Amino acid sequence: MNWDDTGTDTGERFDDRLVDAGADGEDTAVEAALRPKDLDEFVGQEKVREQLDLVLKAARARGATADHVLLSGAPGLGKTTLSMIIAAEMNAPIRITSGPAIQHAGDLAAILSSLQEGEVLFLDEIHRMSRPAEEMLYMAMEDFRVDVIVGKGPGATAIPLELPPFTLVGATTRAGLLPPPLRDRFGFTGHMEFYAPAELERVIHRSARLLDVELDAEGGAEIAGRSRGTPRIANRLLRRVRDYAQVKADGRIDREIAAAALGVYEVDARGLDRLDRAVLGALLKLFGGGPVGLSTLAVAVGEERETVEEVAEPFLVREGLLARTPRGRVATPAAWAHLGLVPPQQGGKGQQGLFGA
Ligand SMILES: Nc1ncnc2c1ncn2[C@@H]1O[C@H](COP(=O)(O)OP(=O)(O)OP(=O)(O)O)[C@@H](O)[C@H]1O
Repeated sequence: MNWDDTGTDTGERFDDRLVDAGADGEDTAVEAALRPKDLDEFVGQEKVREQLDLVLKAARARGATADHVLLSGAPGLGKTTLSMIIAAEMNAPIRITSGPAIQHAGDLAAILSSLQEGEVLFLDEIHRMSRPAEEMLYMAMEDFRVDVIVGKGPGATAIPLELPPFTLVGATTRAGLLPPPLRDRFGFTGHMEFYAPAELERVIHRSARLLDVELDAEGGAEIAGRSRGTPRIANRLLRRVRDYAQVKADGRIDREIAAAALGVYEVDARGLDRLDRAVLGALLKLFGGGPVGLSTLAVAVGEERETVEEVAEPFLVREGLLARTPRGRVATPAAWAHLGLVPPQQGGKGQQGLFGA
């Protein structure tokens, strides 16, 4: 069971979300073309950029391999892009892999032993690596050496293998999940923040130029405001708006076209999509704004607990529309305003908002 804005069961699922910050197949192909190639082109993240610039310049001046770098932050904020920039700035090749792809220490040994001197190894979702691989990584990061275990049981022997110096760039959405011994082995940790609307506008205008799309300032602002602080979402919305502009108009994007296009895709002025609004709508209309338990809320929107908790809530909390309290989920005054409803304590109209529609 699913609900639309008016609390009606639509029977649809909420997959394939346009505002999902994770990559999909289409993203990865277009993203390659839209990726900034150096630190100057990389928009925003001033602090991380400035610090990283120093780390890389100093390493270059010493003729040394750059220190290991840990990048933390939500999906789609530019961790992969930054790792590629690190490699480019160090004039080094890059190898890209991810924690879930390395389940055995042997997988990691095979990658490490084939690295060239100075190569950048980008390990996405580093917090999802297996324990034995993680322990092998400690020694590799610190001493550029691994012990390869040959054989099994009492006859097993450890053969030390020297590695060329390399730079590990680890990326994680949850730096807090990394065991301290791993975290401590990074020489530099950069935390990526969500982007301000003005920064997203710069990302969008840059992408529009690369995609050869005519976009005016107001159109850019309209898309930026719905992009949830995330460049990946901004680029995806731009592409959908471009489709609309081509089919319904003359290809040019202004505020009106951007708003109409994103209306078609049900991404509202604040970047909420149908799932977000369904969660918020249920909380307001069925439970008077809460507090209500997560499980009850999930049943009300016909979704898994995890989907509500991990997919919808983080953005609603970040936007100040929903609060997680010990007594349950509670809507904020901004949530009532956003859905155009009146809180029940403010008079009779609220009851209409609560149980009507
Ligand atoms: N600072 C930036 N300036 C311009 N474009 C950016 C910036 N950061 C990210 N992008 C664009 O956003 C898209 C997603 O970036 P990227 O793949 O680096 O994110 P990510 O943090 O690695 O995501 P994930 O963790 O999901 O892999 C790319 O198309 C990239 O071009």
